Amino acid sequence: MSTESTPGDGEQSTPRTPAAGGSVPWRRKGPIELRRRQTKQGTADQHLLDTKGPGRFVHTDPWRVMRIQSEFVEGFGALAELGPAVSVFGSARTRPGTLYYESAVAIGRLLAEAGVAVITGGGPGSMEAANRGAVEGAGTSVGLGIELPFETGLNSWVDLGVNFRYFFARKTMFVKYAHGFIVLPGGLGTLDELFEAMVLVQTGKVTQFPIVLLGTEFWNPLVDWIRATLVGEGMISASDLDLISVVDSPEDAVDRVLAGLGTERRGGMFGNADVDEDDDFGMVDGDGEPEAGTAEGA
Ligand SMILES: C/C(=C\CNc1ncnc2c1ncn2[C@@H]1O[C@H](COP(=O)(O)O)[C@@H](O)[C@H]1O)CO
Repeated sequence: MSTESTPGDGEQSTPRTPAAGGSVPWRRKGPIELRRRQTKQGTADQHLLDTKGPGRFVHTDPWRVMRIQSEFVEGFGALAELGPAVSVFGSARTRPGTLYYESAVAIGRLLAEAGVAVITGGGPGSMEAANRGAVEGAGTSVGLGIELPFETGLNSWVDLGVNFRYFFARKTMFVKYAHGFIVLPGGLGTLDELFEAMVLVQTGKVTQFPIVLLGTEFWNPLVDWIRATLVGEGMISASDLDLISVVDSPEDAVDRVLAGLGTERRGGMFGNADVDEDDDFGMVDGDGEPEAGTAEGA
């Protein structure tokens, strides 16, 4: 994968000086701005995963563990008091005015109105749309950003943002702090997040975790393939298909995810007026310890 980006790609903009030329490889990382050959240093994930051989481990990987650890500590610290939340996934490429983008806005707003925080990947497209809906619904809008070679930064509708270098640390947060997933149409990133959640539920690492897909036309061919091939060839059980439901409207998506949590969209357990300060939302035992089998206790 290329580590290059060019000004004008929709990246963070920077003035083009005559000396910089028209279109040169370009990156910005905090106060540091890099051009041409300097951009080729790659991301932290690349350094960890892309380098083979023993030299890397002996000299630098032990130190990288400290950085990875700090991502978990900072993520846990930032999100610990979030309350009920749903993670919303979907394509980074959808545009305002399209069905999927506007559906994500509606989902974000409905969740916010139900008193449920919205967690996204903090990027553009359907992530931005869900964050936007959460803000419009006067709710909590969370973005878990990821350092990418083609960095886009957190979208402007994120109110609580955490930036990660490592995908695996970030993915832990999506599950640990959400009570369910809503998945809009998307590409590889969205499929990765969907299948990770399905495996965690299938293997009992998380319980009571509704996964709702929006868009029957988009998702049904995949569900049909899963039924025909994965169930058909005995790779999964027929009951594993019960892990997901597919709907067509934002209202149904939110109703379904909240129903899976034992609540309702309006006036339910998570509605602002009805929040019971002592309610642990099924996440801890009476002794305050994480319940076995929940994301907390996994
Ligand atoms: C591709 C573009 C920007 C990428 N920026 C992203 N920022 C944050 N999170 C991202 C980004 N790209 C993918 N993700 C994660 O994967 C899911 C979407 O990926 P998909 O392949 O588009 O389905 C999303 O839920 C994120 O968690 C500029 O166009």
